[in-house]
Formats: sequence, structure tokens, C-alpha cells
Amino acid sequence: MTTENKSLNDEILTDTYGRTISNVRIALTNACNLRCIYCHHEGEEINGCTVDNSRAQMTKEEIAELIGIFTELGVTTLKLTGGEPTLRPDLLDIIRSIPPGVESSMTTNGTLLAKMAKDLKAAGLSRVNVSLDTLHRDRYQKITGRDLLPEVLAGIDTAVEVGLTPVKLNMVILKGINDDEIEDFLSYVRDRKGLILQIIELMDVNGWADHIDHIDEVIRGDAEIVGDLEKSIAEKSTQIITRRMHHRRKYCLDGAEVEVVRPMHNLEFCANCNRLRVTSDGKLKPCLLRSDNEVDVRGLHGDELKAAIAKAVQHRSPYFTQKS
Ligand SMILES: Nc1nc2c(ncn2[C@@H]2O[C@H](COP(=O)(O)OP(=O)(O)OP(=O)(O)O)[C@@H](O)[C@H]2O)c(=O)[nH]1
Ligand code: SF4
Ligand code: SF4
Repeated sequence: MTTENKSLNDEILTDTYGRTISNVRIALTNACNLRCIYCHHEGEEINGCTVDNSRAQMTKEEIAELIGIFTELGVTTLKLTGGEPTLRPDLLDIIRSIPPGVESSMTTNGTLLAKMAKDLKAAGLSRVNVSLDTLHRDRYQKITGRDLLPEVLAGIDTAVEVGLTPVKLNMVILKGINDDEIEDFLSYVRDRKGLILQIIELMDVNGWADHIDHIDEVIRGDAEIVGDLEKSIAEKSTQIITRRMHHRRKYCLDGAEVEVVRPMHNLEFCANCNRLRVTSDGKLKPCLLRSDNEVDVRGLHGDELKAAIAKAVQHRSPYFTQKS
């Protein structure tokens, strides 16, 4: 890439707040085989908890073209998400279309991972994040609607075996449901190599939980728990690393690596947000928490696609600011 091209590309990928996109997060489908009580569907507007099949998802060719353009512009990491990305029959082709040198990871519920991990690795995927909120089978069923905890645990083991590492365990803290399991999760991570525990604060996206009584209180209570948890983890840690993305903190304590994700009302998180999302039906989504500034890229190619990306980047602004 010439110096001139690089500065032009940086210009396209840098928003008016000086945040340069380095990570693109592509939802491959809005379908999922689970029904988690807290699901935010990556900010896609979906009728209740059911999948809207009327919205055609992008084809693998469209996704490959988008990935090509983003990498040409200088994006270095890709995250594949859903819904549940392993439900896409052409997932391996999509992974194979990612250019070498781009770090690709996938966030999955892990239910199909035991069967697929080896092929995913062979296709070029670097690593996976697996949703795991509880180690109790009955609680898992209550949270996700399905009795599939053994399948997920087997999927995590296989992912580690084939080297889709580090495998991050995404644990959304749910007050009164799983907030008593932190020590068990820390032991689980310590007993195995290649795992990172990611503790996630509950988020209110697209009013997903408007039907829950006193949802504001639930979310506030949850934030307090995660805040206190982070404080006590920090006190016990031997090392604290600040990641470039969102300035998230990563803690090392007694052989367990723990990352804490606290996006709500977090000015630092938004000020250091360097990701752009793509919805499963082909819209560039400047912020997870907004749906009013998306840019449709269906039917666009080459320079038109670049112009649409530039437009979406210019629509970006930190969601939580001093004023919010
Ligand atoms: N508000 C907000 N939350 C985010 C954003 N990205 C991730 N999150 C939260 O972090 C959770 C975990 O995200 P993952 O899909 O596992 O990926 P990640 O941890 O962000 O990415 P890696 O660290 O690269 O694996 C999501 O479910 C969200 O709750 C973001 O850009 N904005
Ligand atoms: S596994 Fe993920 S996409 Fe599926 S319902 Fe749960 S949170 Fe939503
Ligand atoms: S601006 Fe903030 S809320 Fe929006 S996607 Fe980035 S980190 Fe998330």
C-alpha cells in the first residue's frame, strides 16, 4: 500500500471523533437455536424473540466482497457473529474468503462447536468466544430455553483442543441467577489451558426487556454487581492490561485471565470504540445502541461500497458522553 493510499484509507475509516475503525463485526444471520433471556440480537430489530425470515440475509459472495473492501481499507480484525453464526451452512466458505493476515474470530453459543471446531480451524478461523452464563444445567435451560449445557462444554473442550484459542467464555452477569458462580468460573478457567473469562454487564438494547418489571432497576443493580466484582478482581490481580478496544481491562489473578466488559454509561468505552457492525441483512451499523443511522450496502460494489463505508463512519459518535 502506498503512503498516499494509506492516508486516504485512514481518512475513510476515521470518524469525526478521531476513532479509527480497525475491527468489523459481521452478523451472518439473525437466526439462533437458543432464546436467551437477555439477547440483544446485535442491535438488529427483531420481532420479540423470534427470527424474522422475511429479511434476506447477505449471500456469502456479498460478505466476501465487503470483507475484501474492508481489508483493502486497512481493517485488521474481523468478528463473525449472529444470531448464531454456526447455523449458516456456508460458514466455512465465508471463513475461507477472509484474506490471510486478518485475525478472524467468531462469537457463538457453542452448541454446535464440538462438531465444527476442527473444520473451522482448518478454514482459517483464529479463535472463538463462547456464551456460557452458568455451569448448572437447570440454570442453563432457564437462561437459554434449551437443555444444551453438556454440548456447549464439549464444544469448549474441542475448541481448545484444535487451537481456536484463546477461547473466551462470555458470562453475562444476571442478578440473582448466576452472580454466585464467579468462583466456580474462575476455577473452571484455571483448571484448563487456553481459556479467558469475560464478565459482561447486562445491556438494554432496542428495549429488549421492556416487558420485565422495573427493568431500569434490574440493569442498575446488575451494573453495581459487575462494578463491585471488577473492584475485587482488580485488588487481587497481579497484572492489569488495558486493551486498545474500548480500553477494556484485562486482569490476571492466580492463573486465571479475566476481562470485564462494562459498556453501560461508560464514557471511556465509547471514546475508544473502534468497531463498525454489519447487520445480517447488509446494513452498516455505526453503533450497537442505535438503529437510526444505518447505511444499506446491498447492491453496492467497489467504489460505491467504499463511499457507503465512509458515510457510515461519519455517522459514528460515542453513544455515552458527558451529556447522556
Ligand atoms: N456497547 C457495546 N458493547 C459491546 C461492543 N462490542 C462488544 N460488546 C459487548 O461485549 C459482549 C461480548 O462481545 P463478543 O462478541 O464476545 O466480542 P468481544 O469480546 O467484544 O471481542 P473480542 O475481545 O475481540 O473477542 C457483547 O455481547 C456486548 O455485550 C460494542 O461495540 N459496544
Ligand atoms: S445464543 Fe446469542 S444470539 Fe442466540 S439467543 Fe442467546 S444471546 Fe441471542
Ligand atoms: S459507541 Fe459505545 S455503545 Fe456504541 S457501539 Fe461503540 S462502544 Fe458500543
